[in-house]
Amino acid sequence: MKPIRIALTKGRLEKDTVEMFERLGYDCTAIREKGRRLILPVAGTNLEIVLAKAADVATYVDNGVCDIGVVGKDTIMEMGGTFYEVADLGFGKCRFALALPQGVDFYEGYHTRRIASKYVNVARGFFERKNMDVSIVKIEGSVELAPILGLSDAIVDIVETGTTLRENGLVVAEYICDVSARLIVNIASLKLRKAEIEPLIARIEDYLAGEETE
Ligand SMILES: Nc1ncnc2c1ncn2[C@@H]1O[C@H](COP(=O)(O)OP(=O)(O)OP(=O)(O)O)[C@@H](O)[C@H]1O
Ligand SMILES: O=P(O)(O)OC[C@H]1O[C@H](OP(=O)(O)OP(=O)(O)O)[C@H](O)[C@@H]1O
Repeated sequence: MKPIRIALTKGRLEKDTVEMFERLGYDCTAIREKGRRLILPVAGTNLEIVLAKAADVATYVDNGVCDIGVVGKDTIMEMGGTFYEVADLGFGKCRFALALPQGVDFYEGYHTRRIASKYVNVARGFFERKNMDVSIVKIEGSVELAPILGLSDAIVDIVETGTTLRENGLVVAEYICDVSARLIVNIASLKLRKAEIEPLIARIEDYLAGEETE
């Protein structure tokens, strides 16, 4: 029988995701000792872990080459995609915010604001809801640089501790929404492999409910 493929986001979410699967009772030795391997078995199960970048996790689950994924709500909001979002996993917590140099009033004056972001769709949606015409410029990382260097008036980015903003002279003008890791499931997989996937989701939900009452 074809394994159930679970795509995990490499990087910041990886440690918490592996810890969650270990607490669920899965043997994650292969993932912990992965070296440069990107597809790892979970011993004693029919599960296979795929390690991918956030946006690719969403793409693989959307296309059905992975059945399940763990990915940030930020990526889901930015990329869209057609899959079920079945659980908030409670880790990878941060927020989307509009931020700008300290002492600047974002709303003063009438010029079209320039916004830098890695999340151009999230930024566009935020300003559309405000009926504000802005110009958005895509930046790939260290977005905080853009207003400092004079490329933009403000940024839309993830804020967790606020350290990156603070150490670069920026402040939050407005929080946009909360972000955390989500469990996503391919629509066809949930239908076709219901007997295998539903118990796994139930196990994760029980674990999350237990965590809440701890
Ligand atoms: N500061 C943060 N605090 C908490 N969660 C974060 C933070 N930054 C990112 N995340 C979450 O972790 C996910 C993965 O982020 P990570 O920085 O590892 O990869 P990335 O955003 O693809 O960037 P990179 O190009 O550096 O790999 C993000 O999509 C988001 O959900
Ligand atoms: O509020 P903080 O705790 O400081 O975290 C926020 C920072 O974390 C993320 O960056 P990341 O480290 O992923 O690097 P990037 O800017 O290259 O995406 C985000 O883009 C912020 O820069």
